[in-house]
Amino acid sequence: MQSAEPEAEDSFDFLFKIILVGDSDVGKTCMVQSFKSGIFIEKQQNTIGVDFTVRTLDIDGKKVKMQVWDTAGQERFRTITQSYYRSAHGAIVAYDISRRGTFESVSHWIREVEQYGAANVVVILVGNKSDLHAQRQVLFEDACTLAEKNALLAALETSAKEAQNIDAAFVLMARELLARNSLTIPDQSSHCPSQFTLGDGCQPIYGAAVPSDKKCEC
Ligand SMILES: Nc1nc2c(ncn2[C@@H]2O[C@H](COP(=O)(O)OP(=O)(O)OP(=O)(O)O)[C@@H](O)[C@H]2O)c(=O)[nH]1
Repeated sequence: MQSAEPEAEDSFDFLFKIILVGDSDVGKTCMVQSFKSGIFIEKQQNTIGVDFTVRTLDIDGKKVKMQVWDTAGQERFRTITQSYYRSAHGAIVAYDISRRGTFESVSHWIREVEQYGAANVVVILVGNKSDLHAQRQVLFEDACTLAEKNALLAALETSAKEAQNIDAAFVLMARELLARNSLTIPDQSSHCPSQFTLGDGCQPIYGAAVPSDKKCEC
């Protein structure tokens, strides 16, 4: 479990904190590993508390540092993980397309984000393990409906195993946060402060460019 803030690294224009939540074993840690290194590592242990990973993306010439907080899905860590919601600019709510129960938990996770997170946190719904075609228990259409009902930014399906759509999810999040941030901080050339705050009154921007046929433009 990581208790301290990650150390600053290199220069960047924007820093966004993203929290990854969802039931245990939906593949959150594998998604983060895939985002960080592009490889799939069969994980043996469940996450204890919270771990973080950092990767800097180049978005339209801007260095956007994504600080990703991977939370434990197990109930017994709930109190610890709740304390990490507040500072997150974005949240990825993940479920496993091959386990219906994990999708039924999504409403719970959205409520957690609403209750413990910042007012304007950007939320994306991600159905992981899209490679498990034969075991599918959740239709993508159902995920889109749920995302729309809850005014989420988007719904996507990913496979950490096949590195499918993982980067797309984070790039979509980065673009949205960048767009909102651009509305509130005119001078983007400055070093981004870690206390960046989302502007009030910004509307979700749907339909940002994502190289995938598995994105729902709600
Ligand atoms: N087929 C397939 N298996 C995956 C995928 N992503 C993760 N897994 C497997 O799912 C299991 C759980 O993955 P984790 O990343 O540990 O899940 P988690 O959500 O971080 O679990 P907690 O730490 O308990 O919250 C592991 O056996 C992974 O190998 C995927 O995209 N496809």
